[in-house]
Amino acid sequence: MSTTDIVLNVSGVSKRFGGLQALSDVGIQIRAGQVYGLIGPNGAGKTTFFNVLTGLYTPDSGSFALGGEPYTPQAVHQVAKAGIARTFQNIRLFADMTALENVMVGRHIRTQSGLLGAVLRTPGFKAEEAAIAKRAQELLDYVGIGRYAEYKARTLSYGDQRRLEIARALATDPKLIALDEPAAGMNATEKVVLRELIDRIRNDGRTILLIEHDVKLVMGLCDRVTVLDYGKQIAEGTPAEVQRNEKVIEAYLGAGHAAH
Ligand SMILES: Nc1ncnc2c1ncn2[C@@H]1O[C@H](COP(=O)(O)OP(=O)(O)OP(=O)(O)O)[C@@H](O)[C@H]1O
Repeated sequence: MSTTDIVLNVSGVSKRFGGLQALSDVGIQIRAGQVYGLIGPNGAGKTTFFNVLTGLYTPDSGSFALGGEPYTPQAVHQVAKAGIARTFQNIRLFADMTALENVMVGRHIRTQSGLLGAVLRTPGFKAEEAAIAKRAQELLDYVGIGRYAEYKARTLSYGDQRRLEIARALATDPKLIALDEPAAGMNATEKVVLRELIDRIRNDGRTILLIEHDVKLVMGLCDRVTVLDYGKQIAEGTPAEVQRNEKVIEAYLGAGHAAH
């Protein structure tokens, strides 16, 4: 594989909060079409890494390239424009908008007419809106909640809200989709469906970064995994490699977790 296959290249990321070194010199490379997992015990720095990558925190050091171009994580909508779409650990939907409208919002960052077209309701704007609605419906169908298009987001089940977040992320046509604990709060059946969905998204050529507490899900799904512990990268490799890494076993057992 050549370097052009690398969708995300991050190196030397450090972030300190007061006296706490939340990230120390962390680097990852994600290749096109991979599901890349970021795991580690509570407080390991996973969310901080995500927040740095998506512009919510400014790193103390670090360099980033997205699709071979230098990338500086800044304001959230600029991050989306640059090509990273993320979901949140605590679901962030527009609760009183319909499922369809939520996905349409995601799509709007890729459209031309802009605010003035929307206010004037120009013919170009109307045609574009119809195209966006059609694409949004396709994405709802794709994640398996097409029948709820007209339901308000807050009326959907927890698992369906997570799928709606993924549809909204896909709507931006991202180079990289970053999923922040997508299985959190899901029951076993919902997790199976989620796993199938992430698999399908990868098979359709997308590239995914996944933070997840459910080690079984990560190990079953990811092509490569980085393990963080106290802000340090203690292992990187295939699931099979990291699973038998002594430092990883120690970090999980030491923190009272079972790496099952
Ligand atoms: N905004 C902040 N201010 C101060 N400390 C923070 C801040 N955000 C995170 N931290 C600290 O940085 C460390 C790493 O936290 P982080 O949330 O990144 O870990 P995590 O691996 O995502 O944990 P979890 O699995 O519990 O979500 C923790 O000790 C946390 O308390």
